[in-house]
Amino acid sequence: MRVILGQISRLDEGLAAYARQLGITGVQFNTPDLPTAGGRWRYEDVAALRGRCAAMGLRLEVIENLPYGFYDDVMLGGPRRDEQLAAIADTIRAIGRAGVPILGYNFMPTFVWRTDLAAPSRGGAEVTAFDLAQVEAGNRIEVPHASPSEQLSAEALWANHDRFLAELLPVAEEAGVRLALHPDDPPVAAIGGNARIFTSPEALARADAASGGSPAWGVDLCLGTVSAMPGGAAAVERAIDLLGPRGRIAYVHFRDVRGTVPRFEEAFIGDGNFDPAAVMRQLRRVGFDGPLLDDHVPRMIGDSGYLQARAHAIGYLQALIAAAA
Ligand SMILES: O=C(O)C(=O)C[C@H](O)[C@H](O)CO
Repeated sequence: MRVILGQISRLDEGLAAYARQLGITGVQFNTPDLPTAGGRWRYEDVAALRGRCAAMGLRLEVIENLPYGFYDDVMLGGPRRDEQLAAIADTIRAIGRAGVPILGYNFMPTFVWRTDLAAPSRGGAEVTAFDLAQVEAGNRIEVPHASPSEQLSAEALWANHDRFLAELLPVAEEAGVRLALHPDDPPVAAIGGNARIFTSPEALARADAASGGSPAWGVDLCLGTVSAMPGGAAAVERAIDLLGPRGRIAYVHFRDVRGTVPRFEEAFIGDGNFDPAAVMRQLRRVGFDGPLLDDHVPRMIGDSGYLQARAHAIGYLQALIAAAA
């Protein structure tokens, strides 16, 4: 297991030096700023991104999230679905040819949702929070797209995800890319009448079954999202037990929350629902040996760029990995 620098969309020498000084050798980009002509990423652009990371001493280990406009009709079963599936296949081939091993994805038509971006946390730090009773007031996260006009049922979303896997897993297998599903955050049954389906450890196991055991599928195990599921720490333990022993965890978002749906708030590592040391030992026990990242961190005093909070989380995770060895 190794900690990588994550949730960046650009990398400059300063941030690369910060990562190297933290002893980090890998990075995860979330929706990298690449040309999107034709609803696809080109090999040349992905290869150039990987080359820029390598020139700064960092390995591009994960790209997480295609632009929403690349696959909205794939999620919704819209008229451009086939065209988008063909373009995503090209993008997966480009990612594989460029030597990037993992493409994270989510299947949330209404994306990540928060009702508060500055909830008070330990020592006056600020964290994001979700309260189902407040969703009518809108999403506080600036979502890179409009919510879908039509309301999608859970059955329809499952069927659309099955089609996504059926069409793209063979391409990913040939390209040497692993598609890694992020659970639905928040893990509630629906928001604004739109279903959310990857909301329990059993739902993630159902997606695994739908993958047919393909080596090109896995889970981006976001522990904070799973911890927000009913059961909290027990849901985290269950998800790792269901997915870990058969190697279905591709990488990990190692963060936590306080509380569970319908209302939770994000938290410093060690200040949330689960015991991070016990979870790291469980990941080791089930044989997970991949990258993990801190994902979301609180906003600490004077830390507008979150670098202090990320350094705290990264150091914490590195120590847990060493202790679990
Ligand atoms: O919601 C989370 O936990 C996330 O990590 C949000 C990220 O944007 C993730 O890529 C959603 O797929």
